[in-house]
Formats: sequence, C-alpha cells, structure tokens
Amino acid sequence: MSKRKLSRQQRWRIEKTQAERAKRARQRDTTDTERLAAGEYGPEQPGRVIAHFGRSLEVAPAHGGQAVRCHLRANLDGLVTGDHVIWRAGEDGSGVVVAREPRHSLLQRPDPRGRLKPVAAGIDQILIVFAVEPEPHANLIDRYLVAAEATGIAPVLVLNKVDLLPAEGGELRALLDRYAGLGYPVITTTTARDTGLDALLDQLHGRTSVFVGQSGVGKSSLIDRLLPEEDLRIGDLSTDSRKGTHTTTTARLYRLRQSPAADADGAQPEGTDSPGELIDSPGIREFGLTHLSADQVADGFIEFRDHLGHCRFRDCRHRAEPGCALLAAVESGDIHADRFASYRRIVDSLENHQG
Ligand SMILES: Nc1nc2c(ncn2[C@@H]2O[C@H](COP(=O)(O)OP(=O)(O)OP(=O)(O)O)[C@@H](O)[C@H]2O)c(=O)[nH]1
Ligand SMILES: [Zn+2]
Repeated sequence: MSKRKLSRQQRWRIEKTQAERAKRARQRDTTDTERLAAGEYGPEQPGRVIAHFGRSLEVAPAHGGQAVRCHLRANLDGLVTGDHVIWRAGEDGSGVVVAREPRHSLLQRPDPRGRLKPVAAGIDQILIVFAVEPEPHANLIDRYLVAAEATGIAPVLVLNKVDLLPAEGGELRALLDRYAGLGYPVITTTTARDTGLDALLDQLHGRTSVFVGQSGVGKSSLIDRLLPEEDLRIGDLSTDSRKGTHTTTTARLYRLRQSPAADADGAQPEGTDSPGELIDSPGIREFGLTHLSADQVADGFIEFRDHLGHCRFRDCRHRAEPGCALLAAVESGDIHADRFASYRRIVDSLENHQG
C-alpha cells in the first residue's frame, strides 16, 4: 500500500468520525428540543456551575437546594466552574443547561501548546496567600499581584501563620504597610487558633474567591477552616481534589461557612448576602506563575500607571533612558525602589525566558 493511499484512507476515517460526531450532536439537540417542547423539563431557573466533567455539569440552584447533574444543549460549549447559567430541572433528577449568563470575569491558563483556556469564571477576588514561614519574597508577592491585575480581578493579600510572627516582626510589617499603602486589602490570619478568621470571613462574604500562593503557606489549612462541616464530611473525593492528590485538575466551587456574626440566628438573609463562595483546584493555586507580557508587567504595578506614557521616548524600556518618567518617580519617591527593582526582575526573567 502506498503512503499516499494510506493517508487518504486515514483522512476518510477522520472525516467519517467527524460526521458521526456531528450527527450525534444533532440528535442530542433534537431530543433536547423535543423533550423541552414536550414539557419534560421544569421552568427556566438561574444556577451556577459548581463542577464540570466533560459534557456534564453539576449545577447549584441559585435559590438553594441540592446540586443537580446537568447536561448541555449541543450549542453551548466552553462552560466552566463558576459560570452563572439558566437551567431546567428534568423529571429524573437530572437537568439541562439552556443558556450562559454574561461573564464578569474569567480566569484563563495556557494549555501545553500555549493557548489560553478558561479555567473558572465569575470570580470577584484573588486571595494571594503568603506566610511568615516560608519567608515571603516581595518579588513573589509582586508576581502574583501582577498576574491578578492582568485578569482584572481584585487581589487581596493574606499573611498567614501570624502565630509565628516575632514580637517585633518589623520588616514584614513594613512590607504589609507598603502594600496597604498602595490600596490593597491586607489580612493577617492563623489557623493555629480558633479565633482570628473573622476578618477573612468578612472579606470573603458575598463574593466568589480563589486562593493562590506558594506551596506550604497554609492554603489547604485555611480552606478547611472556611468550609462548612458537611463539605468536610464529603470526605475523600472533595478533600482529594482540594489537596491536588486527585488526578483531575478541574476546578470546584464550594459554599463557605457562615461567619459567626451572621450565624447568630441560624439563617442567612436571602439573596446577595450569601456567606460567599470559593473556587479551588491545583491549577488555580499555581495561577500567579503563568506567563506575562512585558506590558502586562508594567501595568500590573498599579502605582506605575500614572507615570506610564509620560517617558520622553515612546518605546522607553525604563532602564537608563533620559526623560524616563518611571525612573524620575523612583527618584522622587513616588515609586518605591524595591517595587521598581521587582518590576525589573520580572521583566528580566521574561526576556531570559524568551531569548
Ligand atoms: N504555625 C502555623 N502553621 C500553619 C498555619 N497554617 C498552616 N500551617 C501549617 O503549614 C503547613 C502547610 O500547610 P498547607 O495548608 O498544607 O499549605 P498549602 O498552602 O495548602 O500547601 P500546598 O498544598 O502544597 O499548596 C502544614 O504543616 C500546616 O499545618 C498557621 O496559621 N500557623
Ligand atoms: Zn521610561
């Protein structure tokens, strides 16, 4: 058999598979349409994707109650955990998702080929966790901040293990003050004591959050404290996927436990005032270490923004050029020298990477 013939045969086989796949999708859509028309599904209602497995999703009804295993209409692709959707309940306890609401935020990561893939949606804030130990490097915090700024999702700094903070703790406190001075919320926590998570619960209240940060800073310990008892009791499956020992890397959405204040009378007011949600996966935890462009880096240092575009040369690289607005701002103290050094290091690491 000639090579050519073989490849034609292969092509034919591929086309045949594609045709069959399209036919199956059409059939699926037709049966959906028929079943929808026949009234086998209940009325449309809002919900949220809390996990996804291929073409099937777990959807939590917006008005509370058990999550429902749903399939998708064939014309709906690329839904991710955290998406707000419209769905209809079936008679057999499953459901169908019929539409996706517009996204206000999307977290993406490059796949092995470098193409950006959505990972999770509907996130309000990125909690960057660092700890007294392992000792935080300002440069690493800046990397996470820049990555967060590039998504447009608000970052929050969480310093964990404050039980290990020496009484003076001078340097670390100065570092925190600097970030607070830039306008970032800064929260200090410890999981070593029962009290002290209130500030964190307040920050999480009514929002959807993700936790990112270096290994060993205490993300799992914090998350375990934040989830309600019944989530912990799910046991192996959810604990495994939270800890990353599970092979699946898809994200999962968890409802947080109520803060003690809201818990006083046992009930949470209806609607927007939810205790908040958390989306977690091993891929999200490593989020800050993804690739960035040089422009994203400069723009991710929020105090640079007022100065960017004011350099004498349009293509200024902010190194030693005359009339550089950033260097002038460092000189005058508007930009902290450490932050500028951090910016340089991140840009240099990109250039070494590409060169
Ligand atoms: N002293 C102290 N230790 C803590 C605190 N929080 C967590 N730890 C400990 O720090 C270690 C790492 O905690 P983990 O929760 O596994 O850290 P992680 O960020 O989830 O790490 P990865 O799973 O590798 O991403 C564990 O031995 C925890 O017991 C804290 O507030 N104080
Ligand atoms: Zn410049």
